[in-house]
Amino acid sequence: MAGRRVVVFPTSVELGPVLAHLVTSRAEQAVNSRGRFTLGLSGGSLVTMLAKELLAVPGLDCSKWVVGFCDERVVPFDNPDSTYGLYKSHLFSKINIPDDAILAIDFSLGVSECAEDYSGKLRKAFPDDDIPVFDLLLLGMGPDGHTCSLFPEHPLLEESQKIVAPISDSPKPPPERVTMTFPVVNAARCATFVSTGGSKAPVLKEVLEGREGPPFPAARVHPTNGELLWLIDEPAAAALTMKVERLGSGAKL
Ligand SMILES: O=C1O[C@H](COP(=O)(O)O)[C@@H](O)[C@H](O)[C@H]1O
Repeated sequence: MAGRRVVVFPTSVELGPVLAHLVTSRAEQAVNSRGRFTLGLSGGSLVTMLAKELLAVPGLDCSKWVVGFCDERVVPFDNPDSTYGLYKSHLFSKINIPDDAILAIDFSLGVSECAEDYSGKLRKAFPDDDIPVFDLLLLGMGPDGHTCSLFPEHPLLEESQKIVAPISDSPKPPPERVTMTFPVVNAARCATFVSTGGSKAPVLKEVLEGREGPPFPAARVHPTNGELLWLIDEPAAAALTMKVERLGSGAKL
């Protein structure tokens, strides 16, 4: 594990451009060393922030990107809950990423088959890896401490064989989802959480500073050979007593 950085920005306004710079600089490094950039996206509040910030990057070139989803809701792409659907309208339709470089689920399948099918797509995209190694995973965390669709006290937290798992009892709607499992999350070269807003403050304290009892799912993200970054704003950081880095919009990570 290369260590954890917890970086606090005054608001999401300062955080946004730093996130965009992180993505584009990691993309450039990855393309220069391996010929492509593999990015895993989460849904929720990340979608609109990321889309807005990336679209503001002059000359953004996504022609060598391969994009997967850290988790996805098993609903049609035109359903407002579809993470792919949101990224398609806010981002993919506006950048030069080839359609076949977006590893989307097949929502027409049942949830178990959908997870197997998506797992197959990841394996095909990462033929040289026993466990797919993404250059960058962008993760969110819910106020209950979940990340991807890995929820507190759910048996999927212990999944060690599958790289993608189905879940049909998600406590957060919609109930049917597919999710990367911890083996994939913790194989990434860099896992970056983006967490903003005061609703995240109580759980963020327990995730970053520890708690009695089992760790929250978000606290179980520790890439084995990669970096772990937490990009948060002051409202989310309000309860922290640990030492953090405080940076502004011009920072480069
Ligand atoms: O349901 C989900 O929630 C998490 C957290 O979302 P947020 O809106 O609280 O930031 C998200 O990371 C995940 O991809 C999504 O499916």
